[in-house]
Amino acid sequence: DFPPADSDYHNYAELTAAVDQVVADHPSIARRTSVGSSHQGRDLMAVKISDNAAADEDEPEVLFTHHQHAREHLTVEMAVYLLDLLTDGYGSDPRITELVREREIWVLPDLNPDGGEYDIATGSYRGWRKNRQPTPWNGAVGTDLNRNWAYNWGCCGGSSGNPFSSTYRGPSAASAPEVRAVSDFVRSRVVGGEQQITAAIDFHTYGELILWPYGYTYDETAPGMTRDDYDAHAELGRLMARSNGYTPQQSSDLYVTDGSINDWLWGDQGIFSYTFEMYPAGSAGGGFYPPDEVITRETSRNREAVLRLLEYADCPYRIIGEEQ
Ligand SMILES: NS(=O)(=O)N[C@@H](CCC(=O)O)C(=O)O
Ligand SMILES: [Ca+2]
Ligand SMILES: [Ca+2]
Ligand SMILES: [Zn+2]
Repeated sequence: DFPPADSDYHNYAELTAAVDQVVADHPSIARRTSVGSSHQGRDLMAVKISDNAAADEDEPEVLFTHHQHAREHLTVEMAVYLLDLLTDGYGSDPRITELVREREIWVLPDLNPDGGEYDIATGSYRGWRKNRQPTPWNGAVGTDLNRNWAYNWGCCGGSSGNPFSSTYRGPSAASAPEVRAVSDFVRSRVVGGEQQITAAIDFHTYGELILWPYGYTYDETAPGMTRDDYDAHAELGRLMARSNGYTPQQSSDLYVTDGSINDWLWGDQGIFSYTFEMYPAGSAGGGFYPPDEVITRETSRNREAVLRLLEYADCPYRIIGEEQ
């Protein structure tokens, strides 16, 4: 479990209980489903928030994913915050009520439960990043989930082929069961030939950044990314950054990555996608392990950014005045 000083962080059992409590408290607008299992068999939860949540209504869908990287525990708290914000706000906050009515919101609070539990298993942090899938023949453990997505996988020096590396891309694209499960879920949201999810945020720590694709190239435009696509991503990213004080930039401005969720969501599924690197900006704030005293401040810091993404989700191009 977490060190006693950080007991406000949710371990996997506590997260599961928190999810079940939200659903129990708000049965008409929140539903818990599963997108599959982790390598070690933990449930990969998906919480749907919308009016008439049991029905698939013709409303823009928005995806929030959390905890691809094991040591980035603040992102799980971000998911818990979002679940509370959207359910408690329904019926009390007019803006949130309208968004819950007019959108179908998917919160996947923990994409790497095995890695997260491993990181805290001894009661002190291990600095773990990857999942817990072994490479059988050499004893190495772990695939970096955010290098395993099936878009330009391993194309461009933005990941490692060394199973012992912290950015090991895995033996093949979507070889990690967690990536496979979430990819299959996203593909399942194609209804009548149209992807119902229009926008997404994948939460990480740390750096206080808002990143948009592509990560595999330094070029702003590339196959599948027109000038309008790029400008819409950038303008919406900048709009969100004005609300939380993060630095907005193309993913590759940080460093080149290949096989990232961002590139797959946009490149393969046409979903406007962002990575949020949460608090702190630099290692002075505790790096990957900020004290639990910052949880409330640093999760609520993203309230406005999330609401802005939800508002533009019916037509993200509106941010640049394009109808498309
Ligand atoms: N959260 S993190 O690992 O420090 N940074 C992310 C950045 C993601 C990206 O550039 O798309 C990563 O390297 O996967
Ligand atoms: Ca609905
Ligand atoms: Ca729908
Ligand atoms: Zn990360």
